[in-house]
Amino acid sequence: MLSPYKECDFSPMKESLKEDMRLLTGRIQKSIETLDQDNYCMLKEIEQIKESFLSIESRASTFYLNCYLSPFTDKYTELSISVQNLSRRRHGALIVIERSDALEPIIQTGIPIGAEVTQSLLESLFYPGTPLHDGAVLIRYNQIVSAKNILPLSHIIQPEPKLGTRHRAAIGLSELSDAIILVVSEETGKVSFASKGNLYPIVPQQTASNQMSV
Ligand SMILES: Nc1ncnc2c1ncn2[C@@H]1O[C@H](COP(=O)(O)OP(=O)(O)OP(=O)(O)O)[C@@H](O)[C@H]1O
Repeated sequence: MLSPYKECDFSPMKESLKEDMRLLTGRIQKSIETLDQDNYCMLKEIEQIKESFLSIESRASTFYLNCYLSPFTDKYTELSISVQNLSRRRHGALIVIERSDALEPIIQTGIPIGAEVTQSLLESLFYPGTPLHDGAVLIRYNQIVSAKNILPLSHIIQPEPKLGTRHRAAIGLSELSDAIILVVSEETGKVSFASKGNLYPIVPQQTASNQMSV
């Protein structure tokens, strides 16, 4: 397998983020200057600044995730649409994408599946109450290898908010391997991914293609 870092050229995205951050800095500076004006209400401005931050975060996380995954699977689109749908329905999910490190020695293997990754199969596997919905789905290249896998939990104490076991399992596997683990929270619908012991939010953005994006 190729290294994802060789595949991705981060510089155009970084340039574009720098430009957006400069614009945002200018905007915040202007807001500070107008703050002392009588009768000036900043609420609208704060809302717009928050939206700009979210847009920057959203674009960056989509870019990184795509870079990390695309050398190892052609199914980024299927994965992204599935997690958005699971998120909207508040169906909890844990999806492991294997990269260079073999995962079977690290995880407790569940039920073999051996089918091509499709949006409908992924969403069905996490349908609440169905026999395979608990645990993690393992994806290798373009195949769903297995479901109901048990991942090692992270024992590192995370700063608040306290994380439940689904999120700790995602972080735990990412501490021991180079896998990328997508998590959909059943409680909040929030989507995140774990990589190298960190959990990163994926901020949804309404796009025409309905793809996962920051
Ligand atoms: N070690 C593990 N390996 C794989 N899946 C796990 C593991 N631990 C928990 N899970 C999954 O997470 C579910 C429980 O999630 P829990 O509510 O404890 O965590 P959470 O991080 O708060 O997630 P959510 O935000 O979805 O509620 C279990 O039913 C199971 O499907």
